[in-house]
Amino acid sequence: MAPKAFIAPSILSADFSKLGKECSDTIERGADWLHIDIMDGHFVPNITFGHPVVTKIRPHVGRPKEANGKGTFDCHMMVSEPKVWVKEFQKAGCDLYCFHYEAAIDSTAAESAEVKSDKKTNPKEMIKYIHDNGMRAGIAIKPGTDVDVLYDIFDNSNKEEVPEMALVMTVEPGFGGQKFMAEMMPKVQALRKRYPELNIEVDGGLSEKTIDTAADAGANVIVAGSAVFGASDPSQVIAKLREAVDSRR
Ligand SMILES: O=C(CO)[C@@H](O)[C@H](O)COP(=O)(O)O
Repeated sequence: MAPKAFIAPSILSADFSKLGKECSDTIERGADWLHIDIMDGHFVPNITFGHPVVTKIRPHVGRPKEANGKGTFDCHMMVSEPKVWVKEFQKAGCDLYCFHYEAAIDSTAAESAEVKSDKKTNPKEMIKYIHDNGMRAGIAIKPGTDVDVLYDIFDNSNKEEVPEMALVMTVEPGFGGQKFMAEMMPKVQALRKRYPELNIEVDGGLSEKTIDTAADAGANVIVAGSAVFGASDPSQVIAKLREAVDSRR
């Protein structure tokens, strides 16, 4: 059976002037996780915030009691050097560190005394490094990246190098409020067929209008920014997103 729904509102669409309260309210309104978009202005043409802000919002949301539990901080690292930030995000309270495949294969991580990274990283090394630092790992692919690059990563028999989640971007990363790309659904279908129990996240343009398409394809981790934070009744939107996924199990 496909895994249950996890609804992860993207705080990119929250009111940043009262971010702590926005986070705690969203969990109280029924969200499972918070999706925290980290953008460096290099991997994507936008900047959000870094680990100091995550540190500040962590006390507003209780730590999850189990893996994937309520209050999970799902940090989506839209950054060119994902390895550099692993330790800082773990200290800040991140539970699930999701990096981009495209960044891990290109990255020339800056040498730093703390990270002692090689100049180049790669997805398997990144995943192990995230696990070694006490977090679960996710791997994200942009719309232009073929899904089959992930097979080698998820088929690996060395569990330390296998991530706990795949994120299929359904918009070009960088901004909230974009149109859902239904043409990404074959990627989700292919992943669900091959990995029935995998947490498969979709991100970008998810709403009450597009959730059926994503749920039919097999997505179970649903990121929604503007649809939740722009709603007059966010609880109702969260409940509808959940129902769409769980009714297909
Ligand atoms: O990662 C991103 C954008 O790069 C997303 O998490 C967006 O923040 C989703 O926003 P909506 O499309 O749901 O408004």
